[in-house]
Amino acid sequence: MTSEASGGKFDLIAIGRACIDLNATEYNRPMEETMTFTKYVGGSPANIAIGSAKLGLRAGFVGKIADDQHGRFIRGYMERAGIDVSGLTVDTEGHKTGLAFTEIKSPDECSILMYRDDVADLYLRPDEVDEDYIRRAGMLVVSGTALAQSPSREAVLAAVQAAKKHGVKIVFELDYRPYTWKTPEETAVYYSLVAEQAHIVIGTRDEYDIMENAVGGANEVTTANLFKHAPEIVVIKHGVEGSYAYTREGGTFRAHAYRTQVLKTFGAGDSYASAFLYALIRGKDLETALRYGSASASIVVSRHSSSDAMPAVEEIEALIAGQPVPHA
Ligand SMILES: Nc1ncnc2c1ncn2[C@@H]1O[C@H](COP(=O)(O)OP(=O)(O)O)[C@@H](O)[C@H]1O
Ligand SMILES: O=C(O)C[C@@H](O)[C@H](O)C(=O)COP(=O)(O)O
Repeated sequence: MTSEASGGKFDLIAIGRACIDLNATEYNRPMEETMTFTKYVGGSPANIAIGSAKLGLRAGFVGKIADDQHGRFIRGYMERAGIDVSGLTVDTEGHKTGLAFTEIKSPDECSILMYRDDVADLYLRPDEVDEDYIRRAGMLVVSGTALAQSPSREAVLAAVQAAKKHGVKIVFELDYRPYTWKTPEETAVYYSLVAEQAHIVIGTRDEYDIMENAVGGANEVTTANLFKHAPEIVVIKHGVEGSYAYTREGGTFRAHAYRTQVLKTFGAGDSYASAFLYALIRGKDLETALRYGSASASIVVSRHSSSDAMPAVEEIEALIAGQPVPHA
């Protein structure tokens, strides 16, 4: 029985897009010459929900999918992954599923070609977010991209309000994608608005620069500003250089990246978030949680997808045990 059917609680509920990734099956080749792709469920918050469910968390999802074959594929995959999909709404206005074609030019030269015009996920409305559903979560994981357009923007803000009302911890994954946003100023306004209400904020250094509408920002300045508001933990990722977690009490923790055979660069952020949150939910300390995130990311960058590739707990723990001195 799902948590929904039993009326149970969720460890986390993610809100935002559930889409399709089409990952090049020909490696080290430019998109112009790539002829074959493999289909996976994609979209940062969907990937985080999938990664969390694979680690054994009780995960739910709130979003809108297209009323077509892709939408049904997404629902079926998420159900089989053990995610409660009762918060998924089906679009009735002919909007399409977002597509992401990925190019794997070399292990460190990857790009994503997005098809996101009029996508169903950005049409999620506030009245389609059920306060009673959100209140059953320990954490609400918000994707920044879902703030890019109305009515999805208002739907997310409604979910944030519901979470605050019921004492649900808000996790804000900045998940910045340049398309869909109109201006840097608008992005900065909405990113700051939600970051200031969140308990945990996770992003790359570049994404915090977007939030601040600045270039070359410093972690100390970012955290000092955020800690004037609701955040208790701020995670700032620096790619292969590793990542930092800062606490409101003044703690600073660092994790290095784990050595791996990199196949592609994307998928790191979503696997990092799911394993980091898993560790926190299981009561591990912040330093350990950073290691779980980093280990999970290093596993996913060595594999083909961002969703199906999410590791099991045993794989993460084996990597941490096997590489006590990570690189960088
Ligand atoms: N090439 C790599 N090898 C091993 N781990 C990596 C690599 N790139 C990123 N990671 C891990 O994934 C984490 C998130 O990566 P990052 O690139 O900062 O995020 P995003 O995918 O959101 O842009 C890093 O902190 C690091 O632990
Ligand atoms: O988020 C998307 O819409 C695309 C993802 O599914 C894709 O796999 C990806 O870009 C993951 O990126 P990450 O931020 O490096 O985890």
